[in-house]
Amino acid sequence: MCSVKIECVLPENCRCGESPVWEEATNSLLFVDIPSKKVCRWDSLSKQVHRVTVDAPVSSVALRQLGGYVATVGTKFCALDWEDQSAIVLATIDQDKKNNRFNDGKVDPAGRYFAGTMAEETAPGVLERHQGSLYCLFPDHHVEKYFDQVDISNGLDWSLDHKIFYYIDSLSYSVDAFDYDLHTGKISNRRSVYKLEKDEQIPDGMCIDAEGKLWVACYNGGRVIRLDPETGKRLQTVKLPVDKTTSCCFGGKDYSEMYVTCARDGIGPEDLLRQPKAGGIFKITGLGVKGIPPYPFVG
Ligand SMILES: O=C(O)[C@H](O)[C@@H](O)[C@H](O)[C@H](O)CO
Ligand SMILES: [Zn+2]
Repeated sequence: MCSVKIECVLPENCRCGESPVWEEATNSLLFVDIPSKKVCRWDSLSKQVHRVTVDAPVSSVALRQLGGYVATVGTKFCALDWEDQSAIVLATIDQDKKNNRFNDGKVDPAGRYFAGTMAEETAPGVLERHQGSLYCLFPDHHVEKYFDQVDISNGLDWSLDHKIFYYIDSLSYSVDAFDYDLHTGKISNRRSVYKLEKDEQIPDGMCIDAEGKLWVACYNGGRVIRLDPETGKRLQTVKLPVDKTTSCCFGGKDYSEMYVTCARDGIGPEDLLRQPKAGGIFKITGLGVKGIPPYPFVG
């Protein structure tokens, strides 16, 4: 048995931390704070954080093969230049839905950037239903819409053989799978692979490990859970000292550590005394399983 250790490595007080991504080249963790409109990069060696502020809520960030990053900012797919702190718009979506913004996003194994939208919340979990869609930004910068009627677009990752796309619409309390065609980026045959139990609360961000099992951050559940998508069984629960765990990724040496983001917004003053590290970045070690490197956007 390995002993699991949980540590807050950065007391960032994120209002809504999300989209953790490990950048091996700089030994850094990238993440966003959505309502603060910030993309952050924490250097795990120097422990320094660099923050770039953009002009709208930023909901996901990903590596870019050309250098710099790509991010979903408001209703735009953008390219981020870290040195001059500029954001260039690559594509705009949901132009008919003024109250929408992007939410979680991730790059597929062929270098396409998948990201979904949602209506802006008036409070955590409170929003106009069915306003979101799932989109994909292709390397040539054209965008395709895959489906609509989404409440809170989240999750997302791909199976190790690239034949399955895993996805979460948070308010469905389900982790879903689609058949995936890596050559075209097309998805089909949606089904549920896991339904959350009541105390697991709301499924949010997700990542796959090197054994093909899924890790899901449970918003309000204060935990990450490890699922076997083939049997539909939960294999492990790791509880954190904060309730609003939002997303997770593997990083560190050989991707042997897990990083977890969380939110501070929506926690009352009394609860904050119980979870003073809410909004921090957490590192979990001793899981005994590794992750895989993130895919860069190739456009
Ligand atoms: O980051 C997200 O996925 C949403 O933007 C957040 O607002 C929360 O996770 C949501 O409130 C959970 O219900
Ligand atoms: Zn999320």
